[in-house]
Amino acid sequence: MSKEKQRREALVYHAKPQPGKIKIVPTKPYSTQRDLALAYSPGVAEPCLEIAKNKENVYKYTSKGNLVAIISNGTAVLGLGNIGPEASKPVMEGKGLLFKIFADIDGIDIEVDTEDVDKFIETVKMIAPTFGGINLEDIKAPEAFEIERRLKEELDIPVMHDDQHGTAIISAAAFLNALELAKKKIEDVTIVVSGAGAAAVSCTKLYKAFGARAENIVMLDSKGVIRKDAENLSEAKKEFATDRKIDTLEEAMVGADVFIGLSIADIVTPEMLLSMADNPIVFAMANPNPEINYDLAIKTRKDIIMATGRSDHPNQVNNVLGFPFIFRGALDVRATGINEEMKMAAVKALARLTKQPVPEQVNIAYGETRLTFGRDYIIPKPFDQRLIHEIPPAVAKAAMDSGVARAPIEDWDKYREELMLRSGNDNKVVRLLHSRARSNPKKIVFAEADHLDVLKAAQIVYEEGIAEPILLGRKDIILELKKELEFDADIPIVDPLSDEFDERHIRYATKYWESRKRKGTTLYSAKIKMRERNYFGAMMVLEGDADGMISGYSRAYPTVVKPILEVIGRATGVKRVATVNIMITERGPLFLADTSINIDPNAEELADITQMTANVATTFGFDPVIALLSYANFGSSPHQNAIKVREAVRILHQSNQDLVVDGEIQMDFALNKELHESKFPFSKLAGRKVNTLVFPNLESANITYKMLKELNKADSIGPIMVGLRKSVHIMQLGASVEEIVNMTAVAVIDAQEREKRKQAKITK
Ligand SMILES: NC(=O)C1=CN([C@@H]2O[C@H](COP(=O)(O)OP(=O)(O)OC[C@H]3O[C@@H](n4cnc5c(N)ncnc54)[C@H](OP(=O)(O)O)[C@@H]3O)[C@@H](O)[C@H]2O)C=CC1
Ligand SMILES: CC(=O)C(=O)O
Ligand SMILES: [Mg+2]
Repeated sequence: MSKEKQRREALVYHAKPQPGKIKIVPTKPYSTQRDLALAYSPGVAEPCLEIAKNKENVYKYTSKGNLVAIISNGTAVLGLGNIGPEASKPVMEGKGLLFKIFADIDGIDIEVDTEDVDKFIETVKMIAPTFGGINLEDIKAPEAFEIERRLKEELDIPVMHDDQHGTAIISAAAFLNALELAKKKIEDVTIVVSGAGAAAVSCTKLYKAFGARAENIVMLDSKGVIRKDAENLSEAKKEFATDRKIDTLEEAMVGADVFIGLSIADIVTPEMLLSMADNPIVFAMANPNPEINYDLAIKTRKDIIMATGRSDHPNQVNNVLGFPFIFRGALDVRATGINEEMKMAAVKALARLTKQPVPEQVNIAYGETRLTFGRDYIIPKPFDQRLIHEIPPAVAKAAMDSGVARAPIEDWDKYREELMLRSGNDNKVVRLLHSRARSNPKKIVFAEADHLDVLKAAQIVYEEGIAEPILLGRKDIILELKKELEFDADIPIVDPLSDEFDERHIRYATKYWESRKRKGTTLYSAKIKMRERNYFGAMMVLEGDADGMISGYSRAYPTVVKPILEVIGRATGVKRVATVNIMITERGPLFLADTSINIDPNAEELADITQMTANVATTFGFDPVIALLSYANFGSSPHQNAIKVREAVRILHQSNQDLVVDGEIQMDFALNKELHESKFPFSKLAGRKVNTLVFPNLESANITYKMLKELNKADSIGPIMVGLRKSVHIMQLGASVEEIVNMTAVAVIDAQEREKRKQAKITK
């Protein structure tokens, strides 16, 4: 994507549909007069009085314990410099978003309009009673050092300047791992640090704590190498001033083992890299642009171990890996501060985690086949679910061991389980879906490309590398809409009504007629049919001119299903097709079936649908835990509808003993783990979190998914068609651009899976 396009996209992202990235949502009921009397006057007086009696009760009755202030004065915003408090707000809101999605912490951004250290400290102290923790952000050095030191001394809640310690923790973990790969010892390596600000000083101090030697370090600020013979050095810079009689970065880099960049973009040249020692470790962490471009660095030195602060390259060394999890651990034991022991514990936990086998979901999320500890993987990825499981407990334990925890954890298993639940509601399925599609994009026909939303979706998938679209529809309209969308990429356009495609028309019509000539189709009617987009598009897929197709945006579902079934038909050995919807809910993703095709399946059909749904869940990286739903529980009703579901479960238990499936079961027992376990301890689902729901008939499935979608505002992916001979998927009438994009990713993944199976057969 061009820089200009990226700029525009970033601005639209922040402006629409409502300005900003954060909003506040109530956590208590508020619909009745009774609710309001509790939420506000008179009921609210009771917790006020309890807190007045004992301040600690504020943690019991308010959101303080999970609320972190992200405070900046805008004096060192990323590597953009002193751009002021208002201009820092998008970054602070961004940190709030990351606190929420990674660690379920409510982060509120506060921008303070002062560069005066005393006034800043006073302001933070005065608002501190509101918060469980204070994350100081993007405040320039040397003021940042004094601000943090004094606030830590004067407040009894965790205070951390993230640019100092978050960065130090993450980079130290990556550094220790990189040294291991380079087979070098921290005591021996020579280190060049570009930058002498908040981040650089704190990182270098931590490396010293891990054994780096002062005489091996050269630090530079905006004026060049910081030398002992310089005048007016700040205390922080004095600690790292060198005896060496050198002045420039170029001189410092000769023979160096390590470069740490926490300064500004593009100050390191390929020549400087070439002058470094063997297996150089280069962490160019300035944001948004590193001290040297990643690709240039990799091209320059094959033996480099390279990291940046950016998410678009391997080895993202960015404090996003730290602050959500460090604060989570500190808040959960109500620590009075974040001390050295807690930081060290976080470093070790991060370094250790990198060397553990990487879960498949992380590979899928990043479009990798097999991430393993090595030059391109020296630090975990931010979307690694294990971070929330591993880092906060390590931090919490260190807080307890070092005596700063006011609410020690007693049951670690329960704590870990709570941590897992905290990460359940983000939209990782969508992420998985897109990354997986991007790993091997396929040619997808957009059968209704002459509709603005469909074309917009095609543009997004093209630009994001999710698919190679083929635009099917009226050519003149598509060209006009493309202009409107500034979609100038050269993409194939196929107009079934145009003469250009006569050869294909005849070929497709003949093929279609051959397969249906004994079912009343004439060659003439076949030719007429090929002028219809769904017949033509489906034939493109059948004939291998495309890998998949999506349609259904502008017509009712049954009208689109008919041609698809006629042309594509069922896969070999499959008795019926069905559809699955993935609902992104607060409790995590739920796979629902059959939402669109089989009106009243019998027991055997229900068993088939269940098995196909389980396969879909597995494809997306989830272990299916399946409830077969009914209005009754395990034999409680003699009615044939309940018996049908019971029989389907029996068939499944017999045919696939590894499948985690049970029923018949009511919805509340299926979704409520505790309820389920207490009443039906014998069930295969007892003690497990159900993620797949198979309904007894189409009505119940379809009504449920639409209700979830509308009332809960749950995002839905699907309906995903299963059982067809090719990757063809039909959206619901009027699907949104986002839904079309997701469906395209589904079609791509489906095509990838088919290709894999085909190749596996050939190699057999
Ligand atoms: N990847 C990550 O997780 C993180 C990255 N960072 C990045 O680190 C950088 C610094 O942030 P922070 O420490 O908070 O900011 P500060 O303002 O505290 O420090 C900036 C430092 O960079 C120095 N500097 C400026 N120009 C040059 C130059 N040409 N050569 C060498 N040093 C130079 C300044 O020198 P002087 O002292 O003379 O003014 C100062 O010491 C930013 O780019 C930021 O995005 C920060 C935190 C986390
Ligand atoms: C990542 C970060 O905090 C910074 O660049 O300032
Ligand atoms: Mg920062």
